[in-house]
Amino acid sequence: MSEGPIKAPVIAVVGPSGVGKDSVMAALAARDPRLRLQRRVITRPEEAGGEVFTGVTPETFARMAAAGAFALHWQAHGLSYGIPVEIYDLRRGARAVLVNLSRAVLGVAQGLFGDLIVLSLTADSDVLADRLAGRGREDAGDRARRLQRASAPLPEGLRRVIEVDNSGPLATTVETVLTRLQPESV
Ligand SMILES: Nc1ncnc2c1ncn2[C@@H]1O[C@H](COP(=O)(O)OP(=O)(O)O)[C@@H](O)[C@H]1O
Ligand SMILES: O=P(O)(O)OC[C@H]1O[C@H](OP(=O)(O)OP(=O)(O)O)[C@H](O)[C@@H]1O
Repeated sequence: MSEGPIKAPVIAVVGPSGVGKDSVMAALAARDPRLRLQRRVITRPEEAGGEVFTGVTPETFARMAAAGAFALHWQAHGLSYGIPVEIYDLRRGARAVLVNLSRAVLGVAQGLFGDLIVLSLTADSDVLADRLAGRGREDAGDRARRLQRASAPLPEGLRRVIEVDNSGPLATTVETVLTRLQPESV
């Protein structure tokens, strides 16, 4: 079997709050271990649950950013999010590296990573509201603010975008994504 490419593509998983980004990423990695997950650093308590992430204080986050610990970082929902520079190591030998990004940083990410595939997940608006409530991580006010961002557009100029509806079962989404990645040679 051949070794993976030196720099596997980065798959940026994006979409509105509650659409299923973290669930789809975890299910894809479980289907194919060469689809690696990049853990994020977030100024959120780790007890909040959901995705596996590194929770830090705003002070620690600022120190890490100043020390060059992040390939990319941004703010949203009153939180700071960072993608550790370890993502460059993870790309070696992987089939692809999956990472949950803000739609707002995709242009920067494409410039930074070069080989970027955007996996844009969608779901019907009533499904989004139900899933956010079901996840139970945010209070009602925070959920309403997240739903207001649901229709944020993707930036112009993205070279490779795969849009997949995750309104149905997770297993269906995973199969669709894997099929759609094949013509992309991933
Ligand atoms: N295809 C799906 N079918 C049913 N429930 C789902 C599906 N995808 C995600 N969920 C559930 O919806 C909620 C939000 O999913 P999550 O992965 O946290 O979304 P996001 O990371 O996009 O905010 C979670 O409770 C998750 O278990
Ligand atoms: O600019 P947007 O595309 O709207 O994205 C804003 C933020 O929302 C998501 O965060 P997070 O995973 O913490 O929230 P979510 O699980 O509710 O989507 C995403 O990873 C971004 O950090």
